[in-house]
Amino acid sequence: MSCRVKICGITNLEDALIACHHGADALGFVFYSKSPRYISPEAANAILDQLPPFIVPVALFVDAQRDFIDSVLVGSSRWIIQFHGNESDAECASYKRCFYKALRVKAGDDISSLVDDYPNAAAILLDAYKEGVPGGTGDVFDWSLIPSELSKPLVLAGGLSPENVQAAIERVSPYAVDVSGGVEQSKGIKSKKKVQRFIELVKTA
Ligand SMILES: O=C(O)c1ccccc1N[C@@H]1O[C@H](COP(=O)(O)O)[C@@H](O)[C@H]1O
Repeated sequence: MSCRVKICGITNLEDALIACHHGADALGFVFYSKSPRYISPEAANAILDQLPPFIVPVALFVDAQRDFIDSVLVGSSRWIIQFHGNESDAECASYKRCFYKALRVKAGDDISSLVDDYPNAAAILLDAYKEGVPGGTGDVFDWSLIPSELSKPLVLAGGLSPENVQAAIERVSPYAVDVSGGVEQSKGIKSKKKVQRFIELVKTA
């Protein structure tokens, strides 16, 4: 089965529709105010209303307040959630939406046991650990730390780009890949060519 692809850090309708046109399976919207890719709940829900069917919109939060998360989710039943902070499994599950949990990998981590802390997650996303930055760093982590068998579908993230995504898929065989900075022309704005190339490479890997 071919690997799915999520294009994350969507900040405008044009980028969203280009990613869909080229075959993205999911689009990520960053509701973390310190990110250069932050988008307001109102703007994101307005984009979501114009997305074609069969595209999954993903709301990304980093240790956000419940009221804020609710203010996003109320906009559409289509949202699924990527928790990218220190949220517990119980907290993630309490929204009663499909969710997956991002884990930031560093040397020495026992990834299988970290995954076991999230029994309610539909999948696990693995990203690079960088002190003081919760994500979107553009850093690649050591893929050899990923166990060959995981109890959840794996979303691979962290510094992916058209240059390395096929090698990543060959090495890790993830359920899906997730890219943000690697397909940008500037912070928060996607490069049409890189988005198209990235998705082509994923779908032909
Ligand atoms: O994209 C962001 O700005 C961001 C901010 C805070 C948490 C996560 C964020 N993005 C996610 O980070 C990974 C890796 O991104 P990159 O491809 O290395 O730029 C990915 O899951 C994004 O969804």
